[in-house]
Amino acid sequence: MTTKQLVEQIRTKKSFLCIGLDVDLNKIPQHLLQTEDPIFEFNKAIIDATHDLCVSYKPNTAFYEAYGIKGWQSLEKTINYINEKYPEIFTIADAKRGDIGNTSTMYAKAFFEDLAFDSVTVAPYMGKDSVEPFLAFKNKHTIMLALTSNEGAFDFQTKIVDGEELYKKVLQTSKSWKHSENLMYVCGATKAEYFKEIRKIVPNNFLLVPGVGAQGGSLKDVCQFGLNSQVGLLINSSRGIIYASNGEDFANAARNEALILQKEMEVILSFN
Ligand SMILES: O=C(O)c1cc(=O)[nH]c(=O)n1[C@@H]1O[C@H](COP(=O)(O)O)[C@@H](O)[C@H]1O
Repeated sequence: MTTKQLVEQIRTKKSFLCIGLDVDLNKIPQHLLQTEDPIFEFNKAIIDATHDLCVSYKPNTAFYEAYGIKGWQSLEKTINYINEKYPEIFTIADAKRGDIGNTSTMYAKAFFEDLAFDSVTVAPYMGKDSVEPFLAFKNKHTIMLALTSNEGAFDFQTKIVDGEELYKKVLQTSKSWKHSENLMYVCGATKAEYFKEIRKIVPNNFLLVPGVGAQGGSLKDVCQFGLNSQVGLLINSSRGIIYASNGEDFANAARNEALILQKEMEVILSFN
């Protein structure tokens, strides 16, 4: 999917919501456990109930890998279902990969070709030659960790390196990489006070912003400096939406939570 198509979808749906499909068998409604593929059945119901309110789904692969080959098959069925039934949706494989070049190419093939995701998350720690293999894929997007939502972000990301905070160096340096136009960045909603500085370095790129909902980040605070002329934000919430209820009404309850965020976004977009 091109960035232009993503922006068009955001404008049409009046939403820049990304719903995280982080499926934990201990948290989903018990009646689904009797089905052949509880993870897929759960995702299918959530997707059918929310696809008009969000522009993106982000399965975190950990929640599938934890269930072995069956989990991987559920992930494959989920991405195929979205691509076939709702092809306008921007899909994110949250896998946080990155390795030496030839290995990164294989990771990229896994998520862009075998599983036809639009994007994948990567870690910047191994540098340019670990990320460029992902960037080489046309109309695919590589979402690199910049300033993460967790407490441990302060262990390294805000430390001063060569006179500036490391996350700023990551943002600045990555702009010189081949096909850097295919880069998006992860910036946590719990770090809203940093968005002004982030936007000075990357005014045009999309930012994937997790941390709204269960982690306590504020949509409004992020939007104050995070928005750009193309909207430029994908706000993710996972647990806050998909586990709104663990009863028979779970899909409807998820829809209600998604609707609350979408309505807030509609108001914000009406001023931008
Ligand atoms: O890359 C991510 O998506 C990510 C980066 C980050 O800094 N913080 C973060 O929470 N995430 C992911 O975003 C999702 C957040 O889930 P909730 O806290 O349940 O909304 C999880 O899949 C996390 O792994």
